[in-house]
Amino acid sequence: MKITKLTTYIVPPRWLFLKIETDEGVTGWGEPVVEGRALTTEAAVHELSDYLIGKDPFLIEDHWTVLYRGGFYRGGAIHMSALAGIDQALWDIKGKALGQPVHSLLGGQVRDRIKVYSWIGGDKPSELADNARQVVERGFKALKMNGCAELQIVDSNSRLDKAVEAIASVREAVGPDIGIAVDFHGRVHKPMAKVLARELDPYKLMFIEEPVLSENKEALRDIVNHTSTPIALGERLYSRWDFKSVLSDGYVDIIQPDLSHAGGITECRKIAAMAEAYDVALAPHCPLGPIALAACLQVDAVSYNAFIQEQSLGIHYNKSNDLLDYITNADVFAYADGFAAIPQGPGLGIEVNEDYVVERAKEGHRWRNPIWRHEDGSLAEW
Ligand SMILES: O=C(O)[C@@H](O)[C@H](O)[C@H](O)CO
Ligand SMILES: [Mg+2]
Repeated sequence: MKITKLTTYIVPPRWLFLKIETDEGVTGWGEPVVEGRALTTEAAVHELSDYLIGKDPFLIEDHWTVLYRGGFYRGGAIHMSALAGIDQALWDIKGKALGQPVHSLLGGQVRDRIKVYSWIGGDKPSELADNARQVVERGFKALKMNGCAELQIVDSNSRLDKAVEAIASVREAVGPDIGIAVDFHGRVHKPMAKVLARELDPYKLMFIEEPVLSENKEALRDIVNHTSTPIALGERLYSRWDFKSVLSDGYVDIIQPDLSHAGGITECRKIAAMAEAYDVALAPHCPLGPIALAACLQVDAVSYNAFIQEQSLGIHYNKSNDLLDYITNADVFAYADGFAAIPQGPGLGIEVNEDYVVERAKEGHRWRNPIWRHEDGSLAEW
């Protein structure tokens, strides 16, 4: 079998899909995207495709190695996301050609289902509490919320109190048994992160995510001295090499590699295995589309340390069910009792609705994240 063609589709709300075709009619799908940089990632995919045309799609490990090491310059969000989408599509092809789900080719599933969490939004504590209750009524056992609006590097007690109040109202609304994750989104700096983390201890959070930016990860040494809440990060780390000091430093309890950012299934499987050796849990990041989610579930299936999966069905980014519109077997993502089943179809286990993809690609998107400012006019991290 030979790879014949790579086609990309920029589709709403903010995604990029990739189709890889072969001379035997087997087609694979991947989702190589960086949120807000879809066009740049698309260009990188096409640059990498020069090597792939005419190659045997089954040699995934060798292609990954060539596309990673063979270009001399390597790593970072764009390159590793382009490579991630290609890798997902190659696994999809291999699974479909062999009539096996990807997790079967990776050694076989170690779990039947994986817990999922839903995002909640809201400006006021009462809105957040209402939204949290709704999510629990829909069967979710865990949720994630943003931790705080624009906190400046050193900020006021009243703004810190507001952040704590919002989280307190969600805990009160859902009771003690629902997992609450709080995403600081890297928008809190070390001087406030340690104070806020300590203040949040009584609410027994499932985890605090990106308490500081991954590039300031040495600050975690201080933060973990102020809290017993598990610390999660990793959505902005892109390879084994990016994760190795996070693991050896020992301050992080949960890693969140993104299957569409960190080199795909091949690389995230290895990152998960590295984490397992440090007794660190896996919670793949996925505020993306159906192909990325399907890829996550394949890795969750075979990674002993996976415990929860992010997913963007019906949350703030895609108000309608955009994610399900792109596939014809939407039931593959049906959640029951707060868990998603492991897909059992061949390849990634999803059937992409190609006509719909082509139609929506005519519209495309130019999604950009918002730009926020502090009250003094300086930029606030989103
Ligand atoms: O954990 C999350 O899902 C968020 O931090 C998103 O990754 C971020 O808003 C960029 O898409
Ligand atoms: Mg996050």
